[in-house]
Amino acid sequence: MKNFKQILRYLKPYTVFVVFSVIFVIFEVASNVLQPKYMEQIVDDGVLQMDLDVVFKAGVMMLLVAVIGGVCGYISCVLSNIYSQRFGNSLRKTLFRKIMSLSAQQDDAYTAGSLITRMTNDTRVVTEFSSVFIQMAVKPLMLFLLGIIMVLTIDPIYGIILLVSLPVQFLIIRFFIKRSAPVFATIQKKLDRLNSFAMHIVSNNRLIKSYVRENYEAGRFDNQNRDLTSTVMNIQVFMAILNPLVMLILNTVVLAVIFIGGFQVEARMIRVGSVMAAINYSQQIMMSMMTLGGIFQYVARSKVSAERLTAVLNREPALPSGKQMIDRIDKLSLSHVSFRYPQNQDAQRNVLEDISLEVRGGECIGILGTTGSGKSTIARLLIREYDATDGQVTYNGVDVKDIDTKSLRDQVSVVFQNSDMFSASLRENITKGAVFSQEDFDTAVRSACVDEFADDLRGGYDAVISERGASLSGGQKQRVAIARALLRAPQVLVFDDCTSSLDLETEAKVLERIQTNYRDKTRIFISQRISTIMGADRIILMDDGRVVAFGSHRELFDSCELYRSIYQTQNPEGGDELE
Ligand SMILES: Nc1ncnc2c1ncn2[C@@H]1O[C@H](COP(=O)(O)OP(=O)(O)OP(=O)(O)O)[C@@H](O)[C@H]1O
Repeated sequence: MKNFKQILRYLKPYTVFVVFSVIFVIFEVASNVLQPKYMEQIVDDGVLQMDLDVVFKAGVMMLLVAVIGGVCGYISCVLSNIYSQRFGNSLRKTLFRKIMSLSAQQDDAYTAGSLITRMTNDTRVVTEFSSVFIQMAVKPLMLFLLGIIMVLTIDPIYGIILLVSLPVQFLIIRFFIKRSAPVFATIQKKLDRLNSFAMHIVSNNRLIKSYVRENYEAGRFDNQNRDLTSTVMNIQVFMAILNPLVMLILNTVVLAVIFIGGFQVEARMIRVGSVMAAINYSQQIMMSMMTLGGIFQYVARSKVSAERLTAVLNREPALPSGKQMIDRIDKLSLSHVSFRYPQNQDAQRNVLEDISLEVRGGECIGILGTTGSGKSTIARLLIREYDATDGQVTYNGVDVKDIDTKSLRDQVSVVFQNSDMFSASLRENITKGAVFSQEDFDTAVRSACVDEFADDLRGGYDAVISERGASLSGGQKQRVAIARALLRAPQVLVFDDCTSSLDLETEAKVLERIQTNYRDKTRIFISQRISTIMGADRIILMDDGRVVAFGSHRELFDSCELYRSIYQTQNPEGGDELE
């Protein structure tokens, strides 16, 4: 219930709409309750007394009240739709911002499919609940209570019939709700799983096709889809029994009222119109109870959704941003940094072990190491995607945890090996978020050699890049990502294996241009290829999460056996000598 209350707080700004929606529904209920009374009058004082004047006047009044009730019902519905849509809008917006604010570490805890299901399906469920609440809870509750009062005013004997039938109806509805509530939670989970799976398949469509796994994946999808469908169907089949059961009780009640009413009419204890009114009110009462039962289904479903929404909304940022702003970086350092990924806390070894490193502003550093040695992890710690498990990452001597995250990422850019593209034009893909002049733009695209292929695209820089950069080659995507980072002109540029898909000639050109055009920036090149990093002022050689050696290309070649052997492997011709 706590989760429910928290979600309903987003409804607060629309209280006026809620209040007016309730007021109009009160008028609608009043109209519904008055109508059997007019009917009673028409039958008893009009038809039975052969007084057409009464029939006409009461008929007109009945019609008028029905029209007013209908209009009020309509306005109430419109108002509840307005507030529920606005409520849904604000909930989705807040959730989206929250998801955006989660760190990489927290992202790992939820699949993309699960987050999307929460943002779409779960918000829809609670939004719908807020909209139907008045129609399915407030209105039937009032009809129920007023109906009972009206029946009792006609003749308390009918109260006895309700006294027997209502608890039976209540117990049946409760039984159905109790059985169905856990199934709704299961359905939500299965939907989550199916969404995640579908997203995974759609985004890896090419890979699946290239390995001719379409049928296999379609089979897996079918299994999950069938599982979801059968769960939904089973519960619907089960719930379908509820309606006829309630109708059975309802008709029994009507029969009982007719039966007792018949005797009373014969004994001249009551008039026919009153019996008809009692039948009407009994139907109203029973139907209201049924509708109230329906709202409990909504409550059960919304409770599950509210829990799933608050689970994300209440996630405090695992890495709360610091406050200190930075606009210059004169020194960055890692001091005795060890790290293991949060989801691998029980792993035997750290991914990084006791790394210490100091880089001055404007320096060029190369990080060389075998695959899985922890090079990219260093890059991730530099932009604070994760916090070091032990030790400290500092900029200008300030702990990265104390620095404003946005300001940090404005000053430190990492280009990863597989950079994602936006579904936008080539120009937008490069300029995203940057403040730049035409000269900056030209320098960035020339340095990254984007200009070499941009003109060949249909539309040039205005050519639209398809989703995830599917219309570009791997090397082209890497060049766009490099240009994007260069244009933002941060103080520290980290190139994490992002020239791996370029041919050697283009790579050499890109490296040389970056070294020339961005020499005032701190540059960190990460690679497994010596050719990429050997122009750096200093090179760190990593193996198995540790720094094995540190020095210039010349120093490492002369003093480090491992470095020399990597060099010789990558330069089989003339590898014994340093070029
Ligand atoms: N998000 C993650 N969660 C858990 N473990 C991870 C994660 N990312 C990387 N690892 C593990 O951390 C270790 C170091 O990975 P990292 O990507 O830093 O290596 P790398 O030196 O950059 O490798 P490569 O040159 O192949 O890119 C690897 O054993 C990898 O399996």
